[in-house]
Amino acid sequence: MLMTYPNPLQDNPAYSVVKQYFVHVDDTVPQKIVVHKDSPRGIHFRRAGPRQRVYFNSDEVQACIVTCGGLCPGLNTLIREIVCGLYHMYGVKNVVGIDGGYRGFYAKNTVHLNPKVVNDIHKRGGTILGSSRGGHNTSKIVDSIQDRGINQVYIIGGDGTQRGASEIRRRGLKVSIAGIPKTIDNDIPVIDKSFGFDTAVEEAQRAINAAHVEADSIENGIGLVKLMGRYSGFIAMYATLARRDVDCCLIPESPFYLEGPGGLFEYIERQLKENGHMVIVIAEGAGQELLSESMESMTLEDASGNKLLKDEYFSKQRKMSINLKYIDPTYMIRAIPSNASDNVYCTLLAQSVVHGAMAGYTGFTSGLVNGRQTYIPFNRIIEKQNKVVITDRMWARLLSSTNQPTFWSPKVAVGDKGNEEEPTELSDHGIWGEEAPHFN
Ligand SMILES: Nc1ncnc2c1ncn2[C@@H]1O[C@H](COP(=O)(O)OP(=O)(O)O)[C@@H](O)[C@H]1O
Ligand SMILES: O=P(O)(O)OC[C@H]1O[C@](O)(COP(=O)(O)O)[C@@H](O)[C@@H]1O
Ligand SMILES: [Mg+2]
Repeated sequence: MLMTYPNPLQDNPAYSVVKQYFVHVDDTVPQKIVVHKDSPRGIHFRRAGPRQRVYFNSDEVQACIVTCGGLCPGLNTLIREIVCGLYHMYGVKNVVGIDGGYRGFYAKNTVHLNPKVVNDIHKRGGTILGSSRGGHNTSKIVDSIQDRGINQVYIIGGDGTQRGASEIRRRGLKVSIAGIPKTIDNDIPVIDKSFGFDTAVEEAQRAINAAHVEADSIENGIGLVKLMGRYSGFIAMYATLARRDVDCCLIPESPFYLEGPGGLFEYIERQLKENGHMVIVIAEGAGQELLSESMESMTLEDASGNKLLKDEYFSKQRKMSINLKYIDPTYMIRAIPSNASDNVYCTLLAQSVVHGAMAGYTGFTSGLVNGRQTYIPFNRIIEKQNKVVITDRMWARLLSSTNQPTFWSPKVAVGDKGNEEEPTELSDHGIWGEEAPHFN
């Protein structure tokens, strides 16, 4: 039997006011909240939160934090809140940052982190630890974790990062490997939404506003805004829904075509004739197939959108001149600090992940499911990508708000609806050691 300790939070004056502060180890949160009364209750996740007994003696914790993949508003808030959570809730003083993503484990020195060092970082965009894409060497990371005596690893990153985390975890270290899912595109499954997404949608409003002002001030003005979303169009969809003055939103999930009846060009022509201007929001992955058809060879160029709106089509074929104002705010959006709501969200994510690691769990990410903080096993996060379902009500709301054509026949998409039932099951992440306290 491994040693456990009373949770030091029980003596913390700030939290002593809470009537039932500790979460029961068997509390779960259902993935599906709306179910038919006779159907199975589906997958459940462990509810996140402080446990009555913890696995680590605070003095023995040696924690590290790493940020990987593309930037996202909120990374610094998470770093701050993990450090402060460990320090103030559990009295953990040994926390280091890994410099420059996964490769920093073996290619760079670590950075010492304490509440003083991270005090103001949530007001800045980016990540104070730096990040990286591209491959890494798992064995070298595992060696580095062991050499440094690290026993808690906090990994903040997207699908690629969590796949890497899952590999590190499979090496069987006696270490808590805990993830926080990061994606500005909101394309990680299971969770309600990802941190930074709200901030991105809010910041996108400024670009759409500029596109509208520009388009409205000139004859046949088209304001075209490119937003992030290589495979999932959530930012474009929510930014469009929020603005109410976008005439067309194009996302990767919804195929469209340019010429002919019901096509994009016909819609643009009609809008310009009726209103004199229009605003289009395009997610960067939208219309990829059109680009590759129209180019001699497939290239990795961005779908910047203005290629699709070649002036010649309107001037030569339709005898109409258009004024295209193209705005690409993508990196400006990604580089800002998180807004108020994302800051609070990041705080909860960070505290949840700290409670989970202290309780001895491993191989999990913290995440919001149906409004509750949960622990989700890595495999649930990495097995698929979250996408806008164009047969759902949200996309219908968007179509109704922009009045754009659907560009597809309903028959094509009906088959998309996944309706498979999952039996009632507790979806559990791995355990820290064979004898971890909650699984005896
Ligand atoms: N399939 C994978 N398996 C293991 N590790 C991966 C995988 N994909 C990416 N990684 C690691 O995760 C890091 C970040 O991944 P990347 O895909 O660039 O960003 P994100 O985590 O935002 O998806 C990479 O630098 C790489 O070391
Ligand atoms: O230029 P980079 O760093 O490759 O990042 C751009 C890409 O990152 C993404 O935002 C996806 O990153 P996330 O992991 O945050 O979802 C894409 O939509 C975008 O094309
Ligand atoms: Mg990715």
